Amino acid sequence: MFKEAMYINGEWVSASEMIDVRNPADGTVIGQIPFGGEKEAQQAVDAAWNAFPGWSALTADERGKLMRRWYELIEEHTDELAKIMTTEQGKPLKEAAGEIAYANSFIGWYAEEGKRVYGETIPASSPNKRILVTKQPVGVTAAITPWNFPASMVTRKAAPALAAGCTIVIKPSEETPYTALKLAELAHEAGIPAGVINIVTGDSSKIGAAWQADSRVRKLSFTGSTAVGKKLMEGAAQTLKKLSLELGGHAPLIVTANADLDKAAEGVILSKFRNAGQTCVCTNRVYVHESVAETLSSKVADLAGKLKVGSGLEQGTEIGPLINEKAAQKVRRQIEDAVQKGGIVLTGEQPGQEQEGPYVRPTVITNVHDDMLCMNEETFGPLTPITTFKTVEEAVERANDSSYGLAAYVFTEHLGEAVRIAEALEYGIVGVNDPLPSTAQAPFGGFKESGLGREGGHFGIEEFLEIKYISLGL
Ligand SMILES: NC(=O)c1ccc[n+]([C@@H]2O[C@H](COP(=O)([O-])OP(=O)(O)OC[C@H]3O[C@@H](n4cnc5c(N)ncnc54)[C@H](O)[C@@H]3O)[C@@H](O)[C@H]2O)c1
Ligand SMILES: O=C[C@H](O)CS(=O)(=O)O
Repeated sequence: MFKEAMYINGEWVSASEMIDVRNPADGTVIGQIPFGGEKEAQQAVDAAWNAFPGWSALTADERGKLMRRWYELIEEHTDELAKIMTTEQGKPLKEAAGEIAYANSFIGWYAEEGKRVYGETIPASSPNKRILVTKQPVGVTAAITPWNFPASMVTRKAAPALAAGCTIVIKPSEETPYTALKLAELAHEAGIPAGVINIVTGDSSKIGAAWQADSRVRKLSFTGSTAVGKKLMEGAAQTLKKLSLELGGHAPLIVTANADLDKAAEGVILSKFRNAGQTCVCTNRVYVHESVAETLSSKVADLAGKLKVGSGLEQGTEIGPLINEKAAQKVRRQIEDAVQKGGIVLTGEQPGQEQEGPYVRPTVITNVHDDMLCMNEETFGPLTPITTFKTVEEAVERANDSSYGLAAYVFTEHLGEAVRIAEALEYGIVGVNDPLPSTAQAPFGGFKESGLGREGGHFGIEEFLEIKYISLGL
């Protein structure tokens, strides 16, 4: 089931050292991957460099056809890909299959979008000149991706890159390499030429450093924590690479007095507990108007308490294990801190109670205050802190008081209030009565320290293009 090799220049390559990959559900070793480093990183760039002229010389239509075939093979192998993902990442099988479809939607979207990379002509100020503006692929690109979405974080970069005519070297997370390797296997089967896509596994620092220093790599696209993103931004400056950074989040969710409370409670559950709370756009903080706080909180606690916790491979599981014990302990530390500061646990884990390793029960805490860890630090787990507000202005001010600016949510049935709040929130993505805004045709990305650039939609392909203007002297 697991490809235990790197994919470089159309070949499956090993390394002298191998490292274990574990199943988060029980900590067992499910396989190994090569512990590649600088040499393999270099070989991958060599392959991408040599493949670039041929790939970029194809028409967008020819590239689109190969991408379409890749899309069809991924669709045919959804069950196998989902099983691989759940085994290495832990999310419930149903969610894994959903992610495969989401990941594939980027390939489907960009297989077509590549044909719409339009230029323009500009009226020249001189009668003897003509100005043509064209766009061309940046060249060899590098992508470094996280463990929480092992498929979609890869295709959200590879799809626009390939459609634009770029080639790509990818380093998936060492926690979840097998999904990316399977995607590469299917790309190979689809006929995408050797060197166009390359997957290197292993020493993230050495591989990252090699790609940052290599002037042939013209673009670095990273998804992961803000801390690592800042390091990579520094490194990319060595050769002034184009940069896309999709980083951490700390999403506020505002429920006004005009909200439909059933819709809002359902929205909290969907936005908070997807992937056991391990998404960059998960609700991290709930702000509810004081007049409806008690009703909203009990609805959320009631729904959260019914969520089934277990192994992602078990039928009916809704909340899988967190990626590892360390991640679970971080969530438990936030729960403990909140309770010590007066928080009230309505459902879920009480400090001091029996803990179940990486399985954290969906937890809802009220009587929350802004000085608690969970209101300031990305949780990345199934914890919902609920705090109250008196005025919408206060809620927006507190929601914006963060170094993050990725996603935010507002629930209200009052249109004017919805528009005013959405416009005032300093976030790149705002869900108005919509807890699941992410989609291939829209620009995904954040303000402030949540990142640079956008992925998805026509914005996403621009990140892999250079603009050239040709001045014709007549
Ligand atoms: N904005 C988004 O779209 C988005 C999506 C998913 C996850 N995230 C963020 O990612 C974080 C969780 O994912 P994670 O734990 O994998 O993040 P991480 O930053 O620890 O790791 C992300 C990737 O970077 C690699 N990496 C780590 N240190 C590196 C270095 N020095 N040089 C090169 N590569 C290095 C890792 O091996 C992994 O492949 C959270 O903060 C989450 O918010 C953001
Ligand atoms: O964790 C980050 C992902 O980008 C979340 S989503 O699946 O794109 O919403």
